[in-house]
Amino acid sequence: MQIETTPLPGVLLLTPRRHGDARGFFSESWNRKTLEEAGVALPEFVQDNHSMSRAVGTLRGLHYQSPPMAQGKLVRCGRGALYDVAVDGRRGSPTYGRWFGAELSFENGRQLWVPAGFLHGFVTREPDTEIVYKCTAHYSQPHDGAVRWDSVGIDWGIDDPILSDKDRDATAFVNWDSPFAYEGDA
Ligand SMILES: Cc1cn([C@H]2C[C@H](O)[C@@H](COP(=O)(O)OP(=O)(O)O[C@H]3O[C@@H](C)C(=O)[C@@H](O)[C@H]3O)O2)c(=O)[nH]c1=O
Repeated sequence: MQIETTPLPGVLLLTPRRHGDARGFFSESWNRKTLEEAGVALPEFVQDNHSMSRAVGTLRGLHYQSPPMAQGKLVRCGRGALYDVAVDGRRGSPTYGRWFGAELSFENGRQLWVPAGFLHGFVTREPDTEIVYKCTAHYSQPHDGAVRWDSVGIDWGIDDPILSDKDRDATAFVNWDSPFAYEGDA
């Protein structure tokens, strides 16, 4: 397992080892013990999510759930390729409003750890792209929120993405009343 820090303290890039052979590969996509031995203690996961987006340029985000249902997410790409983004949404954080993005693909097997208090979104780079992610809190529709994808200055590499109605109508970051307070980095 390769573990890389990012310019946003708390956000991590993880690359599990792949054991290749004539059949293909085998990989432990999540192993609590391996991570703990490497000094990374993530919260407990209670829900796994899986979505597929047909068209290249489909953008989902920027999403969050408010406390007490805030979610940390461990994100990977099951098929295809996507650009995954975390935005620090914690009021008072030294990196409030800053974002970090990484290309996650089936090919590179990389994972992004997006802690609670960060907005999350992604855009697909290939058709029929699948995203798979583990969450630290259950889905709660009343706590679900969205911030406009184009209001944070993220370089998505695309100008006219395919959006849900909810994401098209989302609040701009500058008008967003963040429910998250900075309590130090994880
Ligand atoms: C997120 C979620 C949605 N749903 C339902 C609600 C709705 O009917 C349908 C589609 O929901 P959405 O449009 O919110 O799906 P989507 O736009 O894919 O939302 C996801 O986007 C990424 C970026 C995230 O970070 C996730 O946490 C989540 O917010 O699925 C669940 O039943 N459970 C869930 O955990």
